[in-house]
Amino acid sequence: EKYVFWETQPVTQFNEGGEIEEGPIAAPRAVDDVQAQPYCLPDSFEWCVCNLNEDAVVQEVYELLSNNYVEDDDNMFRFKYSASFLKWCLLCPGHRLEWLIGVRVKASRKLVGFISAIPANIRVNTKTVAMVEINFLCVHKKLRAKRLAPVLIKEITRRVNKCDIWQAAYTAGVLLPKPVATCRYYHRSLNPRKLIDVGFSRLAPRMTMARTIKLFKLPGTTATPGLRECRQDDTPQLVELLNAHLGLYKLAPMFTPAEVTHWFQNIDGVINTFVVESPDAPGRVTDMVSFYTLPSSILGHPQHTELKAAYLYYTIALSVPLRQLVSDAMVLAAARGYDVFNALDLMQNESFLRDLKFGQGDGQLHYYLFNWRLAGGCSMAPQDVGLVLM
Ligand SMILES: CCCCCCCCCCCCCC(=O)CSCCNC(=O)CCNC(=O)[C@H](O)C(C)(C)COP(=O)(O)OP(=O)(O)OC[C@H]1O[C@@H](n2cnc3c(N)ncnc32)[C@H](O)[C@@H]1OP(=O)(O)O
Ligand SMILES: CCOC(=O)c1cnc2ccc(OC)cc2c1SCCC#N
Repeated sequence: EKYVFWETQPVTQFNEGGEIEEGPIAAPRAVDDVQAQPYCLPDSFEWCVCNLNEDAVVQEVYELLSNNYVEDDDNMFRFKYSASFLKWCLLCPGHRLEWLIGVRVKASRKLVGFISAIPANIRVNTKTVAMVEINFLCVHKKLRAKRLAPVLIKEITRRVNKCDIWQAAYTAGVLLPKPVATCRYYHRSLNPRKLIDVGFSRLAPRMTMARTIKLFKLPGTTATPGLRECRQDDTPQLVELLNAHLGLYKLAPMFTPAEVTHWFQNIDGVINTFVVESPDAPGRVTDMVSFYTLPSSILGHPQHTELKAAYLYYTIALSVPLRQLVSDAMVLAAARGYDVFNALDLMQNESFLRDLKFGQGDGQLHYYLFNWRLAGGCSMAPQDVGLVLM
């Protein structure tokens, strides 16, 4: 029996025809109709709020995820979000601590489960909806296949509904009812020797290691005049540029100034944002490129333990080609010792992937909306997606 839990949820099911009307799937409910009691956990477990303002708690969430979060299909890597990254990502403008939900073992207090929600205004085609973005769903490896995930999902839904929010956006590598879009990962080697050592990449036929290193070598300096680190006082221009640019896509966030300041700052090893302030027009920001840092544990390798990966975030290319902006971001990442630069094939990323020597990954990233039906029940193409979740 497939999707026993997901068939009970207000999500588009695989077997349903294409409803014409775009919008909520479940009948509207009042906050007071949402059950006040938390969902029941099995006896030996209890709910907790993970207050990431407390470093000890950040450490517990960091350790749970570092040891139990997402691995690739070949178990070569496991995501290893840093403690600083988790604080940046989850203590964002409008965050609610009660949306940072943990499950602990009553006896030992050990953190064995987690799920998070952060607020976001998401436009779907012509409608902007107050939603949450769900992320970091994790159950300890020793507690898998006990149907804990549906309980975590129902509990975060209850707490979000209690705040009069009825929609969510989330991504996953696994297929669930029912993707609104499916993107692919692309990888650009910055340190080919390491990627070959760990077995992710292989020497191409008739290519030596020396020749391969030369092939992926990047310039030592960036090419775009006026490229500089983003500053907080760039926020007003960035809000305009971002919201205008994201209007090109069918699924995209609407950023407030506070959100732009937060999401497009510089915290080394977490988030890096660069803008182009053209020398001909001092003070005017014309372009932007950003990437976030998400290391991974390299599983079971004698010599390498960690992969330093950069992930392309949002870009705005108005005065220079997107390819040049992304190339400069990779130059900066390579200079800072990153092993690989990753990008999804959403927005206009398809335009530079080949030229900049990205290779297609074998992973897919499905985009989902909770309690929102697309017109005609159809999905959108990757280039229609303007939403990047961490
Ligand atoms: C209005 C507000 C709404 C808010 C909520 C919106 C919805 C948010 C939804 C969440 C979005 C998260 C986004 C996100 O965090 C980014 S995707 C990353 C998810 N996390 C991981 O993959 C970490 C490693 N894996 C685990 O920790 C466990 O395997 C998890 C916890 C994934 C499942 O634990 P388990 O011990 O392996 O399994 P059971 O407890 O026995 O449960 C089995 C049921 O869980 C369904 N399942 C499996 N993986 C799923 C996934 N990634 N999303 C949703 N559902 C998932 C599965 O289809 C089955 O249901 P079915 O019987 O119907 O098939
Ligand atoms: C070298 C290219 O692969 C990755 O960067 C990487 C790293 N860690 C992971 C951990 C879990 C994982 O589970 C799907 C995948 C990876 C991947 S490939 C997909 C992410 C991207 N880009």
